[in-house]
Amino acid sequence: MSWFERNTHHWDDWSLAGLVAAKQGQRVSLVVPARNEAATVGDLVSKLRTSLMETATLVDELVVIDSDSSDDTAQIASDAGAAVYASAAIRPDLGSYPGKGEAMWKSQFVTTGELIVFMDADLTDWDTHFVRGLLGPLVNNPTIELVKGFYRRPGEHGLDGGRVTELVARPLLALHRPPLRDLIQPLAGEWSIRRSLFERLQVPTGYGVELAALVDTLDTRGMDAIAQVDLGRRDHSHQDLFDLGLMATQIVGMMSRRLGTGPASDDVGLRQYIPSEGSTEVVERSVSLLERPPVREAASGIIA
Ligand SMILES: O=c1ccn([C@@H]2O[C@H](COP(=O)(O)OP(=O)(O)O[C@H]3O[C@H](CO)[C@@H](O)[C@H](O)[C@H]3O)[C@@H](O)[C@H]2O)c(=O)[nH]1
Ligand SMILES: O=C(O)[C@H](O)COP(=O)(O)O
Repeated sequence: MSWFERNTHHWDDWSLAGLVAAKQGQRVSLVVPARNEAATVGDLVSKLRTSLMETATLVDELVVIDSDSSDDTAQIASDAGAAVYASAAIRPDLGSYPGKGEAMWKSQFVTTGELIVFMDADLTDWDTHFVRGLLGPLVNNPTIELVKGFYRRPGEHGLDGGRVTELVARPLLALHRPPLRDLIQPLAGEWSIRRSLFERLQVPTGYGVELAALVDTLDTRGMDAIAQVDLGRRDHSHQDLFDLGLMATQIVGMMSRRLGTGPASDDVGLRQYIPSEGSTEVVERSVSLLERPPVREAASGIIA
């Protein structure tokens, strides 16, 4: 049987009651990194809280890491019932950097679960069964250490990924880590991991975090430590192409470093061009490739 056949599941493979019973003795931390997600974070938190902490007891703590938001994300998430921490205020002795990966890395200092589930805060089409699906393999199979969600996108897209997935992530995996081509949505923000693994991983502070976790898990634990789960339908808010250029640069930079060909500097100058009347505007944007060390090392004093 191939990896794909052995390790690809559907969220409905596990009943909620069965999962709650099977996870006895293990704590689950649900972590939502959020930057300016006032429009969606309240609904997300309250639905997750009601169905997975109050009606059922699958999740032990629901934590929103506020990633330098300038809107009411933190207040709304807190009113909806999440424990909210400002990323910059967690372990200030370790410094603070912008980015989603930074928020996820910092979450390790304020959560207690042996099992950590990540979800994006900008979901517009989703359901609470995502968490059940992402926990199924971790709770029931001790060899699985990281579980990646995959989903269908509504509309014309179907099983394709987003723009960065199709044009950057899949080509990089085809070239440099072919076993990971079996992952249907390698950039999905919905995934879960054992703390015992996450605390051993180096974490890019930006959008390289998802692909780095997959690559480093493959390299250190092998493909059989990874599973993927069909979560059904999912949609999210979309960034414009110019901003996805920053994400793509961080992902390519993360992979280059793992190939030993990355730039020495953590800061890359991405140049983009905007046509304006009679001329072309040159926009130079600084993109950070900074990575945090494994939390096990950071906790013992070796910091980025
Ligand atoms: O500096 C940031 C930027 C984003 N986010 C949050 O991270 C999540 C996903 O960010 P988003 O900008 O919506 O990413 P996408 O464009 O949706 O990118 C996809 O691809 C990325 C790269 O793999 C993943 O990190 C995302 O989870 C995945 O949805 C959202 O909750 C954001 O609020 C932060 O916490 N801090
Ligand atoms: O996942 C991706 O590839 C990027 O987040 C872009 O997604 P989108 O094309 O759906 O906006």
